[in-house]
Amino acid sequence: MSDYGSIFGKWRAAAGETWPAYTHHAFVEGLRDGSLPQASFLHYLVQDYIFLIHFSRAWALAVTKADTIDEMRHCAATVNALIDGEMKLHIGICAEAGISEADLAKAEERIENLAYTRFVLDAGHSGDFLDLLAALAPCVIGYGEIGARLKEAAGETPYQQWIDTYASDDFQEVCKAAGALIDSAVARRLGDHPEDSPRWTSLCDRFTTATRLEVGFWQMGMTP
Ligand SMILES: Cc1ncc(C[n+]2csc(CCO)c2C)c(N)n1
Repeated sequence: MSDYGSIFGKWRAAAGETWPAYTHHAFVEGLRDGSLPQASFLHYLVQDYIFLIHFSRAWALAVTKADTIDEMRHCAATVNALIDGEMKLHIGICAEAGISEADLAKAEERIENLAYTRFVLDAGHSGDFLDLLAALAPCVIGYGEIGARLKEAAGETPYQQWIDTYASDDFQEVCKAAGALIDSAVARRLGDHPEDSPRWTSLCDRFTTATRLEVGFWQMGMTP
């Protein structure tokens, strides 16, 4: 069982080498030791601002796919946290670098960004709540793992504010709550032995594909 729930731990194991390719990507190591060029970081942040708009839409879609009030409450709160919390980090850091909110709004979306966000939205449109959660999980919990590791291992880096955001107690709680949501949503729909369900392989595949798309997103960040 991982810190972020039992189903997440199984999906992560099923992703094999794709998972560390995401959480230990060269972009992440550049954040950790400060060697990432600022141009790459700002380019990533501008793209991530667009990414978060589509992720807010995906969590809003999850509200409509939920089965219980508790599930709805979790997803609706995530929409709010994204729009009023995480996106402000991006707006704040970009403003310091002379990139205005108007600049963010008119930035051109890169195809790696388009592929990832529309894959997640399609998981929700063509599938059910579990399909959507499997596609969303690498994003939320992956950044939790990265933040927790970088907090311990970071050198002198200009990217400390980014690391602090994802290493914070508040964000770690968000990740644990997402893990608990996944565990209860899976148990409710697939019972106590979800690995025996005919749906298990396709849920693992959705998780692994979203993880591959996270790798692609870091790679995009390194080529402004
Ligand atoms: C490419 C990319 N992947 C993951 C995150 C992190 N993230 C995105 S939405 C969210 C909260 C709820 O889903 C979190 C933590 C990001 N910013 N950019």
